[in-house]
Amino acid sequence: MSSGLTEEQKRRIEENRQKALARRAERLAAQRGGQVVIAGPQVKEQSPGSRGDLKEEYNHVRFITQRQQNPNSPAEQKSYLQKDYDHYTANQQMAEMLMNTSRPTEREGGGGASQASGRMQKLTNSAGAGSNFEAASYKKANSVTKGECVKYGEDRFQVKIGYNAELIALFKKIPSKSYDPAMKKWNFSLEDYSSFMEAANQLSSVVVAPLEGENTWKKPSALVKGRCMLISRLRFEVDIGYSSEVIGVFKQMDSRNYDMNTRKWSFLLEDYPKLSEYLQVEPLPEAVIQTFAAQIQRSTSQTDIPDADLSVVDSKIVTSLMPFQREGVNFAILRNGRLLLADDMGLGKTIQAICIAAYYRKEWPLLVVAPSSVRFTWAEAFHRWLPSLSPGSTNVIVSGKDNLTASLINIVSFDLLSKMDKQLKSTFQVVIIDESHFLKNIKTARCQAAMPLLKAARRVILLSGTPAMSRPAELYTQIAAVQPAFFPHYHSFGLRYCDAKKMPWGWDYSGSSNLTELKILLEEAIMIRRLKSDVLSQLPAKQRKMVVVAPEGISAKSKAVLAAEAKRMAKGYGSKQQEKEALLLFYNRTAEAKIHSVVEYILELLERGNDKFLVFGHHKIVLDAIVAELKKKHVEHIRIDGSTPSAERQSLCHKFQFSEKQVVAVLSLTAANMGLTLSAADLVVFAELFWNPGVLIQAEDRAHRIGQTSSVNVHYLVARGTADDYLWPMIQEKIKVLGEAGLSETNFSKTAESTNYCPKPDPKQKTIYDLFQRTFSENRDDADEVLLLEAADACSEFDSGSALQGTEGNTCSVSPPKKRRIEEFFKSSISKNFNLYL
Ligand SMILES: Nc1ncnc2c1ncn2[C@@H]1O[C@H](COP(=O)(O)OP(=O)(O)OP(=O)(O)O)[C@@H](O)[C@H]1O
Repeated sequence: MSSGLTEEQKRRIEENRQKALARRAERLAAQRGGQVVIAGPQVKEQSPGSRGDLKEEYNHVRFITQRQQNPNSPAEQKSYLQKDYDHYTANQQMAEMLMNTSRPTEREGGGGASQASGRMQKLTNSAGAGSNFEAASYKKANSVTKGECVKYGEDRFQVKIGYNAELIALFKKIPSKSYDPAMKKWNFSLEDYSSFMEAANQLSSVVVAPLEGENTWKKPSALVKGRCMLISRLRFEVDIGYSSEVIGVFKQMDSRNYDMNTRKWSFLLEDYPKLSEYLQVEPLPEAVIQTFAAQIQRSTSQTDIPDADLSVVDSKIVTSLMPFQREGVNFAILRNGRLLLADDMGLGKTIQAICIAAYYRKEWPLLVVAPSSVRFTWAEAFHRWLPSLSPGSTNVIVSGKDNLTASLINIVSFDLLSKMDKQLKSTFQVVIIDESHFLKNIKTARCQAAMPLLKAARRVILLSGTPAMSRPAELYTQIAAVQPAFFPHYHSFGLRYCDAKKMPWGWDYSGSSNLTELKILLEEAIMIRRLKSDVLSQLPAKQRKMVVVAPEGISAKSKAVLAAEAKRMAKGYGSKQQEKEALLLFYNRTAEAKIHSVVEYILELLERGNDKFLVFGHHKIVLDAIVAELKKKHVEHIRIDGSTPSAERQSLCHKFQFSEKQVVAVLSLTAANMGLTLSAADLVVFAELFWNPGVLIQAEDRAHRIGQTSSVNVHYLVARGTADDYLWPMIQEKIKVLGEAGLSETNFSKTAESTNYCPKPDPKQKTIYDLFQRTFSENRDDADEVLLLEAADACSEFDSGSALQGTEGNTCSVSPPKKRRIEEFFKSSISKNFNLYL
């Protein structure tokens, strides 16, 4: 019966019907996208009817897109392909969820059908697009049938495979098909081999290995852009535009894996040579290929780090290493002494570096480059951990005129290094760079001075808890120092990992890209990094460190004043009151002398990215100087001292605890050492010492208290030639006594690098030490202690140390009652018989 419609009308109606169906399929897919989740059980929850509808609708979509293409026009074919893909994008998530989790069937099927040539297209249109889509849509993950092509006679081939409906449908479309009833197998002419393989590659539920000796891989007909990236120690990923030919090849790789979330294919590294030859994509960088050569060549790669034989190193340091520190040393030795040791702050990078360097002792002299504030701490640490060193074996460079190779161990600051260009011609085989991120800017003088040294050295031990603070570009120099051959040119590193962009003014390397690969590369070949949380069980609750600040930080005038005070004290005083006054004055002068070094150290801590820390000081001038510097640098801070009203303290603590920004808490040792919770910090810095260790420990406990989840690092800043020379050993002695009596778990002697700090037993110093002992350590009761603290407070309120000599001429004044109390204290304390108080 005729419908009475013209052919053109029928065609339009059919076209509109198909379009409507396609839209409906899209709508449905979008609606159901939220309901259906990857594997079988959820799919089963749908009614059979709804499944059928969906299948049908998908088929219609595919059918339309296939019919619309004009195979004679390559341009149109391309735009059609794109349309086809775009059209599917809305449904993609849904479709992929419905399909085998590791196969991008929809993209393969749709695109493949439109890209294939004549004979091939016929096959995919019928088998690849229609029936396979239905079947695959409801397959469970892993239900892939595997088989292989084998020769059948001279000019035919056969497919050895189990039953698979999709494949049978495909077989039936092959023009040269023939069924061998004896073998119960289909066979085909070799003429149909490539079109069969191409069609079979598009089936989601089938993997067919090619004929032996037949290379079915041809380079993709069009250039497909993409790049290879490392995604683990064993696998790489190919990020590539869609191409059915490429996908066909991917599916032949045994190690293939398709990630449904990222929609990317990945393979074992051993497949890299084969795939990289075939694909015209950005390859893995040479550094990655070198580093993972074992995995690429399928030879076994080392996963466990072997225990190094440390019998050549002083047993003291070897036996002191914590297990994770020993691992760090092993890592370094496995990498021939070239590494970036990037452990979190306070995990003992110094002890590890010394042990690694000592392993290569035959290659010394050793050069240590460190921030100026910690040069002397390094010298102390060497003598502490390597008792076999003779006393003169460390040479701390203090001026550009010093000899850089004068001793076995030479320690220089970054800035002095850059001023010693003439001497830099002599090379060192073993170099330690402390805080190696100081070299992050290739243009700086310090970096330009250090890099040639590092490239020439056999062993390079870089130490930094924060190797890069904001972008991968900051890592370049450190990587180049450890492995100069990895990225000989900054630009190639920038392109790969810094998302380098060409700008009108030049290249911008401030971005980041391929960070997973960078991380794996660093961990495999360059860096070892442990966070405190990783090794917390091995750490003590508190890690104390004595930092010997640089003497240049103390002006010549201050040194002279301190020396004069020390001389006066050594001569002895007439009365006990005069002795005490002299000591408090000495203590006061020490504060003045240290200010510069203290501020420098705090700025270095900030530069290293320490977000929150506490700084304790006693004297007002010290606290003022720190706060002034923080203000200048626009660093958020709180200050709690004796003048802070009680009502305000809580809100200041709250600000410190909960602010997300970098905040420094500047605290008075005597006015803020109790009752405050500042556990958001895990670093406590003592700008000044105090004779009463109880005060120090209470101050430490502002951070080390309930709420603290980390090990607390404590840095005591001490300066030679000052009251610290006497206070430090005195504090240790007191703590030792308490520890022996079971009254304190704290043992400063064991936890801080102090062995060489104690003043030499010369008679003059002995007298002063005794004086300190008598004044600050002798028996006294609580009330006396409070008065002594008040006296010290009073001293701190003056810009010069004459608090007890009257207020005239001083900018700050002590209230008359307080002054009276202090004076009374000095008079009365002489005759008292003190009790032990700590
Ligand atoms: N195995 C150990 N035995 C005893 N003390 C140790 C050990 N490891 C580290 N320490 C002590 O812990 C403190 C912190 O160590 P160190 O200064 O080396 O840490 P770091 O990682 O270099 O920290 P930063 O990044 O702040 O420089 C030091 O006082 C050090 O002596």
